Amino acid sequence: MNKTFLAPAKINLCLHVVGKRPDGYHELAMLMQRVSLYDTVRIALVAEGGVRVVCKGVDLPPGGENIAARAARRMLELSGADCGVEIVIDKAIPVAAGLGGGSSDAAAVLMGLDEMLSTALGKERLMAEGGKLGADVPFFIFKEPAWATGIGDCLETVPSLAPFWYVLVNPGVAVSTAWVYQNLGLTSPGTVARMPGFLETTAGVVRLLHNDLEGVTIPRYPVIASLKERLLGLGAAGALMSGSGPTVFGVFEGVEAARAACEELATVPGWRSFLVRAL
Ligand SMILES: C[C@](O)(CO)[C@H](O)COP(=O)(O)OP(=O)(O)OC[C@H]1O[C@@H](n2ccc(N)nc2=O)[C@H](O)[C@@H]1O
Ligand SMILES: Nc1ncnc2c1ncn2[C@@H]1O[C@H](COP(=O)(O)OP(=O)(O)OP(=O)(O)O)[C@@H](O)[C@H]1O
Repeated sequence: MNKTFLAPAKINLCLHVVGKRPDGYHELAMLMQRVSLYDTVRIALVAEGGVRVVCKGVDLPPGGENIAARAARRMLELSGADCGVEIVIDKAIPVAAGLGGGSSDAAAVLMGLDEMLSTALGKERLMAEGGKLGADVPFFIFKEPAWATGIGDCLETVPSLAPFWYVLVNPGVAVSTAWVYQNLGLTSPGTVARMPGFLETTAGVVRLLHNDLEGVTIPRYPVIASLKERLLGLGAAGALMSGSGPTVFGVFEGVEAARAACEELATVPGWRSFLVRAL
């Protein structure tokens, strides 16, 4: 049996660091949204035991295990199934980009194998299993725009978030999330941000745009500040770095201006741009 699943990217419309736990993880308050840029994850159940993953379209740095393989191994364990799993991932989401690509692949494998192996674990349990693989994974199983607290794994639905167009621009450098958090000096206890209201209008969302991690990533990669400037110059109502970076998104009300900006930024050597819609 084999099936294909789409694994979308995410952006963080705001990311406030509100504390640090004894284990080194940071407590956050974030607004997260999935967007229409997808990895394609093909999963096959095969007779030969074990898990094999092939990633097409990108060279993942050697040494680390693919997070999708860890997800599959866990599902085999939980199901007790007497088979193996082969996964082929077509990467469209830039890697180590602040777009949650690996986490989304892992979530797709958890949900996909839950269906294919008939484990019927349910959303809550799958989110809990996802949280053991990475802080962003539960969000991709939650599948709705979310107000995320805890380490990013306590999720509440955000009502009435307008479906904007976004232009994502990636400057072609890879940023390590662990490095960013390690270099975040928490000088004072963060203020506990609350779920924002007024999300139906562009102005409301633009007012919200804020990412505490920019303070670490931008000084190391100043190109991110240029990306923001370029997006604003091309008509974005607001622009922000997503997650730990370096990808920047611009918020657009109309698709025409967004498409024009996306095409213009794609001409810059080394940059990749994507016109996406909020999911
Ligand atoms: C930047 C974001 O993408 C925003 O959505 C997430 O906070 C990162 O989520 P993620 O990549 O799934 O994170 P994990 O794979 O669990 O952890 C990567 C590294 O980031 C750090 N980390 C992650 C999440 C968090 N709330 N605090 C942290 O300090 C951890 O030290 C870890 O070494
Ligand atoms: N399936 C995968 N796709 C992408 N990266 C993977 C995958 N499996 C393991 N990795 C490793 O995970 C690291 C982070 O990749 P990813 O693309 O998920 O980062 P990110 O978008 O910055 O994530 P986040 O926004 O959650 O911090 C990469 O350096 C890569 O080596």
